Amino acid sequence: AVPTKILSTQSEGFGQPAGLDVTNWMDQAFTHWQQISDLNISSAVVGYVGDSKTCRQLGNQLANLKLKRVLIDPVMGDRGKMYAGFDNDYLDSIKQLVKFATVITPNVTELGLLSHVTVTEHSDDAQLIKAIRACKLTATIIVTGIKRDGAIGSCFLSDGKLIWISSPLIPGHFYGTGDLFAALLCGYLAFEMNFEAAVKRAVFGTYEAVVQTNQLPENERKYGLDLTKTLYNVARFTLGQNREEV
Ligand SMILES: Nc1ncnc2c1ncn2[C@@H]1O[C@H](COP(=O)(O)OP(=O)(O)O)[C@@H](O)[C@H]1O
Ligand SMILES: Cc1ncc(COP(=O)(O)O)c(C=O)c1O
Repeated sequence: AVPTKILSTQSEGFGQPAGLDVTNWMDQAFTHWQQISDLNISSAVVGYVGDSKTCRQLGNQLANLKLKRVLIDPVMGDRGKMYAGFDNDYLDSIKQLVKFATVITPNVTELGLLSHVTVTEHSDDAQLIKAIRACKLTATIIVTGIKRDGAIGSCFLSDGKLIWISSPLIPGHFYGTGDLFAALLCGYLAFEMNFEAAVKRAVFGTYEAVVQTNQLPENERKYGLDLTKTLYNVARFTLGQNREEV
């Protein structure tokens, strides 16, 4: 795990978090790992980065590592707005960073920022395809939080068609769903599963966490998702894949 910044809380719902810069430590950690001859890293998941300098630093390190899979969640905003503290300079840095990705997982707000095409969670296929293409990226783009017919899900382009994988929509806003979805997707892809199957599992695992979290009082949601059931099912899947070791 590479913390890119230590924050006292997440950035929504608690005012301004206290932050600790760890950029010096980051370079030292990457250098150390490269000295360990039997440490072979094949995948990376990048989430909230926080500032432009760290984006550039991560980009340089990802270029050095030459990984098989780099999933970047271009965390910049939600519900039509950039998160507090981010600006156009940060958007430019994220645009540079996502060039190192093999997969990116923007929500619709982030897809709009990356593509300069206006999209909403209710956009139709044609509009989403236009925005995905306008990003001009080699990475597979999977757009999260697309709502249709009482369901919510993620979509991606396959052979020129938009595939949408969904679950029931639980009313209300839940924090950390994008992070969980990205982590699950990268984990399942690391099992060499085909993309659509990995997305299905990631959508379902996120849904399970939202269902669990929805049982808590609403003012506790900002503390994050209840991952208990999702992690239980991830562990069962992993044990099943390594049957001889059970
Ligand atoms: N209210 C919800 N009910 C069910 N699933 C949800 C809900 N909110 C998010 N999800 C799932 O989590 C995924 C990522 O959520 P999203 O809100 O788009 O991410 P972000 O947190 O990055 O904005 C969605 O594509 C969906 O599968
Ligand atoms: C520190 C941090 N990480 C990640 C996120 C992204 O969260 P989500 O998974 O809801 O997109 C946020 C958003 O507020 C955040 O503050």
